[in-house]
Amino acid sequence: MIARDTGLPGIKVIEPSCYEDERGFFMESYNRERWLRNGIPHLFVQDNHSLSVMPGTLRGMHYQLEPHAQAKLVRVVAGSIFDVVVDIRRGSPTFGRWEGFELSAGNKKQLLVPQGFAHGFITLAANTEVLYKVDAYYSQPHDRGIAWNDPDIGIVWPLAPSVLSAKDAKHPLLRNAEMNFT
Ligand SMILES: Cc1cn([C@H]2C[C@H](O)[C@@H](COP(=O)(O)OP(=O)(O)O[C@H]3O[C@H](C)C(=O)[C@H](O)[C@H]3O)O2)c(=O)[nH]c1=O
Repeated sequence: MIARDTGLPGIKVIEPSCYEDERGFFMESYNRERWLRNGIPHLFVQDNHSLSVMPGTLRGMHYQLEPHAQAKLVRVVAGSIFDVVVDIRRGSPTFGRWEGFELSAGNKKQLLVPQGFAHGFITLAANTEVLYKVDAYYSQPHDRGIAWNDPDIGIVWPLAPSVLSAKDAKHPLLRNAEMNFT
């Protein structure tokens, strides 16, 4: 298992050890002790699973307000995504900065998204399934989002979204968003 830091402090890319043989492969997709040793001490309390049928499905950019902010450990088990994080901690030197990563069933990469980041993705293949662990329970009253196409953030998506929920089509710009992260 390899865990690498990225250009955004706190964001990590994890590559689990994968054991291939003539049958296929086996990997430990999560091991608390090993992930803890690699800087991921989070106590995850909920597993999420989404299927996006169409390529170009964009889900994001989401976060939950304190005290229900979530760290996320994201991976793809079918298809492929361009996964994006935005630092939304007003006190952060990288406030408003974004970074994107390709996660796929093929590369088996995982992304750790700490609390204080907005998270979203666009699918690069049909029937893409995303699994992710979160360290705080879903709280609809604390669920928030920022616009996927906020010009002040300037996310460069690899393709235009073909599918977007009504909710994701009307999130505010970062400068108008409600946030309470320090
Ligand atoms: C997130 C969530 C949603 N729901 C219910 C609420 C809605 O009735 C339905 C769909 O929710 P939503 O449209 O918010 O799902 P996504 O657009 O995939 O949202 C996710 O997309 C991006 C990529 C994220 O990082 C977030 O974890 C999450 O917000 O599932 C639940 O019951 N529990 C949950 O934890």
